[in-house]
Amino acid sequence: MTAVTLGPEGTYSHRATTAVADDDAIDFRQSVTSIVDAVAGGEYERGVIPIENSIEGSVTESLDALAEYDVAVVREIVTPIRHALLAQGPEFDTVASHSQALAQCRAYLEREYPDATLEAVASTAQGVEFAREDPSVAGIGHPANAENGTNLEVLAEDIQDRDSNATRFFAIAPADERTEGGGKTSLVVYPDVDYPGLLLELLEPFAQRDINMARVESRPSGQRLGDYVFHIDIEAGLYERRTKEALEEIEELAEGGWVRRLGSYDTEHVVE
Ligand SMILES: O=C(O)C(=O)C[C@]1(C(=O)O)C=C[C@@H](O)C=C1
Repeated sequence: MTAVTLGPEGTYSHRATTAVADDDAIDFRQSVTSIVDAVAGGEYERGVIPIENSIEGSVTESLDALAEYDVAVVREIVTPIRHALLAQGPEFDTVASHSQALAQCRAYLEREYPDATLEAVASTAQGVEFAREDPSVAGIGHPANAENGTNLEVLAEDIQDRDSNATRFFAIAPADERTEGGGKTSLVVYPDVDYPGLLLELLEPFAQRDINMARVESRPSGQRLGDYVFHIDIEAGLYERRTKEALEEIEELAEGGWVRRLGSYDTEHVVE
């Protein structure tokens, strides 16, 4: 199984990807959109992208790519995120990391390094690479990035603002691998209409069938201001009759727009 994820080597996405592919079959890209594009085009059998963090919320680039490209979600991987501060020594003036990681450590950075310049880069491991090249830069990432003979010190561990920091990733596959089996389902709904009570009507078909919703998130459609695409996760499989019936109703409500079934899948919790 060949897989592609956010690089370089050592990102949290890389760690999550080892749940679906062997380490020597994992390639790296610099952005979530290019990963989804590569999987949609059939270049890889799997891609792994971050979706949501327990402190910072949605990874909006991932949601937008799932609305734009036709891919299947085949697994959800949840992993704890424990950040370390890595640098060549304590004398640095810039902290470089993924914007999500900088945000997850906001209180720590304000308290310990109020004068440091914060630089958002493509991934945590990219920030760590900059720290490896430049003594004036510290990176925030997984502490294992300082192992194996690198010139980096772990200056502090567990610097995220909450102990329970965790990120959900989706394993995606080309659209023809979409399945109806699994305990959860992800949908993207674009109703292309706007009237009082629309969102309530879109959610009622689930409530009426006792289907628990795990998440609902709106993203701008990009068509006009105030026009939204809804990302909905439910705790039921597409194979279930109640899900099929609920989706028939939702499709009627969204007949001027579209409803995309990203697929049904199970969740895996990866420790570390
Ligand atoms: O930069 C990384 O290491 C990533 O894998 C990306 C990412 C994210 O986008 O949320 C993944 C997990 C952490 O929440 C921080 C960053």
